[in-house]
Amino acid sequence: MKIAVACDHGAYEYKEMIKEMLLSQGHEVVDFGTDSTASMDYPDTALPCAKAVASGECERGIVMCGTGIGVSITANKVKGIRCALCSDPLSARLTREHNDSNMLAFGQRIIGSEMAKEIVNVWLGTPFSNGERHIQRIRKVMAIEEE
Ligand SMILES: O=C(CO)[C@H](O)[C@H](O)[C@H](O)COP(=O)(O)O
Repeated sequence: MKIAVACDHGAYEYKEMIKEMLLSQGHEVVDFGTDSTASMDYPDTALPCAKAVASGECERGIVMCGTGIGVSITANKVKGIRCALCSDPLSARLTREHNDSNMLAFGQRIIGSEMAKEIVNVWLGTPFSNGERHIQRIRKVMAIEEE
């Protein structure tokens, strides 16, 4: 899978860790930065990352910051993005099954490194359920983008 990743300074270590895990699993990774722990503004990396997913350049996107909140807010501003902020594997599974989320967010200051890897693996490994009720709800969410 071709996966876009991005972070701010608050999650640089996790971005590097997740990137390494994804590469070791055979995924292709497009890294939108940031490239150090120097303070920066999360929209500067989360936005291009989300645009790469929305355009189809990347199939999925994973964004990280201190809490995961700033990057998820940013990603969800982009038309076509359904970015789920997850701190546990059950939410990661359900957001794939119910929301067909195409981006995942989490926070380095919130969850441990093993939990972060588990969440990514569950999220990547869970297909959309294709349930009619979920499709109907996703269509309603997407219709908001046309208002
Ligand atoms: O957007 C956030 C808060 O929801 C992220 O956690 C950022 O990483 C955080 O705001 C960065 O904070 P800092 O004090 O500038 O390191």
